[in-house]
Amino acid sequence: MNSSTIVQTDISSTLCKQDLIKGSLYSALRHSYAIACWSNPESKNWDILIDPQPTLLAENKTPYLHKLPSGFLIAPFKSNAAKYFIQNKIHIQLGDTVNCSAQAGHESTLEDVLQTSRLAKDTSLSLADLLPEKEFLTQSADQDYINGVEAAKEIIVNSELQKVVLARSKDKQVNLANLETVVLNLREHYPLAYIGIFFHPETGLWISATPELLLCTDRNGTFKTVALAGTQKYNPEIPIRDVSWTHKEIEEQALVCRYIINCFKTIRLREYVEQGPRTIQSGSLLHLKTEYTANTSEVNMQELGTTMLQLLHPTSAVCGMPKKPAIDFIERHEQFDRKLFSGYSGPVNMEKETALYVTLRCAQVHANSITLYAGAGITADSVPQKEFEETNLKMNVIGNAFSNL
Ligand SMILES: C=C(O[C@H]1C=CC=C(C(=O)O)[C@@H]1O)C(=O)O
Repeated sequence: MNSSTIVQTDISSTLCKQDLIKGSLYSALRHSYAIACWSNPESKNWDILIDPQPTLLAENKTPYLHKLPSGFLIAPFKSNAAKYFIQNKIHIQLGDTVNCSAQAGHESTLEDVLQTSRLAKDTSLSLADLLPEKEFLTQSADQDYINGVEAAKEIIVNSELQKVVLARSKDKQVNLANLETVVLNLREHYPLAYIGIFFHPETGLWISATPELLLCTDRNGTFKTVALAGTQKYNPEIPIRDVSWTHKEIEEQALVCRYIINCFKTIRLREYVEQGPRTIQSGSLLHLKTEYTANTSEVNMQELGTTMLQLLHPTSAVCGMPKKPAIDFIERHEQFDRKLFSGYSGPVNMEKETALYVTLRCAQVHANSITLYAGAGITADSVPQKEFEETNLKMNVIGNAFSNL
């Protein structure tokens, strides 16, 4: 980080993860600063970025990843909607040691975060006081979703549409008193997921425990994306290698693979490695996953991340195939705005690495409630009631994290 001042190194003896997560969120929300706090898959470490003046990126353009400074990107489902960038102005790393840095001019903001974190155990510091209440609107009936699945199946049988991901949302009353514990428990229960909690004055506060990587590029120039789809409940009595999948689920995931391969074809990228599909576990759910990797130096495509971001989002795992009729169906049949759900978010150019995840298994957090979101891939073979139950299982990831404290 250029022109940064290392303000404090190894302060873990005085402040623990819980206090720093709560203190950072409280301090950022109190001042309407943007904040992102995340933990990568298979990691116990957390990173926190705070930016008092986050950048609004151009609405109709795909973010140019290579030109962005280091920070955290938030994009909604709608490709032409505003995207937000939280620059690395304050950085707190919660690992075996706790290190903090602030860019010149932001030292007092970091001081406020640390001071607030020291007070975090004080129960009067309530995040709920800093968030708006959400009015409880009449919730859409379960039957509305089932009718939507029936409508999708009919169109799939009678048109070029092969698959559409139909989503629903649901409000749930929660107590925010221990939000930092919710976040840390998600880390424990979903070791392979990316866990993120982020706030921007324009988007509000969101939490996600997603199993789906949209794309990443590492410091060695390796590009990676995945095709993740197909869902079933994990049964601890069946070893993962013995899990079987129905024709519908195999086809649903294969459509995501085909979508990614078509993106590679569009840019004439032939030298990629495909691994899978294999079954992966994400807490109480199982999915089918295929991984695609390419070496950007060998294929001489240093900007592959940006190019693929433009082509991939929204993938067939959250939208459908072909893309245009799937988007049209979603716009006509979903009775709510997806906002950040099934958009993407994640660190950009942090120590020369970028990792954007699809914002799934997520909720918007309000003062006393959360709005949960989930979708399911509908094909000609879908059973409407089963798809509805699948959205419930997906919503339970975040919903139960708040209930099971
Ligand atoms: C759309 C969601 O999941 C996607 C990712 C994995 C499996 C999916 C499925 O089986 O439908 C979805 O494509 C969601 O979690 O809301």
